[in-house]
Amino acid sequence: MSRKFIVGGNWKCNPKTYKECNELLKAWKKALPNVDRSKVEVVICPPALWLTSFTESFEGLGFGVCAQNCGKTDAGAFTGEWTAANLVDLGLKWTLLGHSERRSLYGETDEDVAEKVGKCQEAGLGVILCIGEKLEEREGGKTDEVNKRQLGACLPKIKDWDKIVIAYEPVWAIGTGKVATPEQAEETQKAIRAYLSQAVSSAVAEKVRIQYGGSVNPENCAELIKQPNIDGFLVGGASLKPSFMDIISAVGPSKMVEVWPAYASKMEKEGCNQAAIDAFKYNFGVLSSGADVMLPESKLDPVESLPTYEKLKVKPDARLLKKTLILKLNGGLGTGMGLDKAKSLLEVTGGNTFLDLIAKQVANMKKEFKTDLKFMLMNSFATSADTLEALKKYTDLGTGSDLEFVQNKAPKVTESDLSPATWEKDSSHEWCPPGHGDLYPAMLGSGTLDKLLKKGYRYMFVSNSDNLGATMDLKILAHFVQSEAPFMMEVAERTDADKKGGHLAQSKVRQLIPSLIPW
Ligand SMILES: O=C(CO)COP(=O)(O)O
Repeated sequence: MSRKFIVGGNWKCNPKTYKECNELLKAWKKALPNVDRSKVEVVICPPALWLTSFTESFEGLGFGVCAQNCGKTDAGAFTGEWTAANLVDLGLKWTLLGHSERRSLYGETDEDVAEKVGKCQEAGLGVILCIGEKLEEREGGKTDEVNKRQLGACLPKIKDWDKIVIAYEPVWAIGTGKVATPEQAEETQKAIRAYLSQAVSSAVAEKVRIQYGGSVNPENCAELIKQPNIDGFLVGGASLKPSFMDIISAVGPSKMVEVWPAYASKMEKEGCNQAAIDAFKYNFGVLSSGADVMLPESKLDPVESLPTYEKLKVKPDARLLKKTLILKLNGGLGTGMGLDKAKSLLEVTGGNTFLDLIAKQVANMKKEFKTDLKFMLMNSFATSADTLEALKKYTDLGTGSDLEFVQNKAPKVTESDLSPATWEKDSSHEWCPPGHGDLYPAMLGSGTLDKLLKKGYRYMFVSNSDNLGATMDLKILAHFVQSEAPFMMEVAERTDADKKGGHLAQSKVRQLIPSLIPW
C-alpha cells in the first residue's frame, strides 16, 4: 500500500510578527511550482492566535492548517483552553498533540495526551501524534520502550486511524541541529510500525503515516525520505524559512523540476528576454503544480456598485496627456474571421481598417488637445510586419520601436507529459504568442518601460485594437491620476449580446478583482 507523504511545518511560538508571516508566505508562493501537491500533503501549524489569519493564503498554496495543541475537556469553565470541537468549528482538520515541548515544559503526561486524542476522535479532528525518546533514554537503549509507552497510552482512544498521523521526534534531535541518521530514523520508525501491527492490526500498521521530526532541513531531507518507513516530516526551525519549500519539493517534486531546464534552454536559444522567461516560468509552474486556480463562487460576491462616469467630480485636464501613453493591443490574428493577418487589418467602414480608424482617432486627439500624443501598439511576432507596413502612410504616428513593441513568444506545451512541443517540419509552429496578459513582461523585457519612464510617461491607457469605442477620456484620466490607483478599469453594463469576456466580482477577502486582470 502506498502512503501519501505528509509534511508539517510546526512554527511553534514563531515568528514574532504577523508581517513576518506574510513575508514568509509570499516567499513560499514563489517556490510553489516545484511542488506536486498530489504527491505530498502539507499542513502548517501556526501559533493559535493566527490559526485563521492566513486561511486564504494557505488554501492558495494548497496547504492545510494544523493547530499545535488542544484541551482535554469539552467546552466549559477552562480559562485559556480551547477544545477539539472548537478547532473543527473553525474549519481545521488537524492538530498536533503530545509534542515533546508540551510534555517537558508544560507537564503533559501520556494520560493527558491520550485524553486529548480521545476528544479529537470524538470531534472528527485529525491528530499528528508526537512521540519520541530523550537522549538518556536512547543511550540507555530505551527508545522503543518509550515510543511504545507514549503510543500505547493513546491506543484505546483511537477508533478512526484515518485521522491519525504519528510524528516520531527524538527529543535530542529537536532544535539541536543533531538529526537522526536515516538508518536510526528508519530503524525506530520500522519498530513503531511493527508495534502497531502487533497491538492494533497489520492493516493499520500498513496505512498509518509516520513522520520524522528533529532538525530536518533542505540538506538532510532527501536521504531521510528515501527510507521506506519515513512518510514525511514534522519540521520546526526550517519551516520558518523560504527554503521550507525545498523540503516539500524534495518529498513531492513537481514536473517543473524535471522539465523546466529544457524550456529554459529553448527560450534562451530563441533569444527570449529574461522577463519573458520569468513570466512563462511562472505560468508553467502554476500549470505543472496542478493548482486549482478557479475561484469558487463561495469566495465571491457580486459587485453591487461602482462609481459612475456622470458622478465623477474631477475636472478633465489635458496637460496629463503629456505623461500618458495610449496603447493598443494588436497581437491577435483575424483567423476566426477568415484573415491570416492582424485582426486590425480588417476593413470596418468606408475602406478604413481598424488601424486606419485608430490612426485617425489619434490624429484627431492631437488636434483637439493641441498636444503631441504618445501612441504605441503591442504587436505579436505574427502581426508586427503587416501592421507597420499598413501604418507607414501615417507618418505622424512614428515608426519602429517608437511605434511598437512586440509581445513575447511562449513555447507550446505537450499536453500529455508537459514537455516542450516539437514540430520538425516548421519549428515556428513550436511557439505561440502568450496573449495580451503578456503586456507587462513584454514592456519590461523589450526595454519599452524604461524608455517611457525616462521620458516622463507615468500613465497608460490600454485597449484592444478592434475596440474602436474605447478612447482616451480626459475625465477618467484625471480621476485615475487623482485616485493614485495602480490600475483602473472602465466597465459598462453587459448587453444580451455579451456572451464572452470578463466578469466583475468582488472577493470576500480581497479587493475588487475583475477577472480579466492577470494577478
Ligand atoms: O519540534 C520539531 C517539530 O515539531 C522539530 O523542530 P526542529 O526542526 O527545529 O528541530
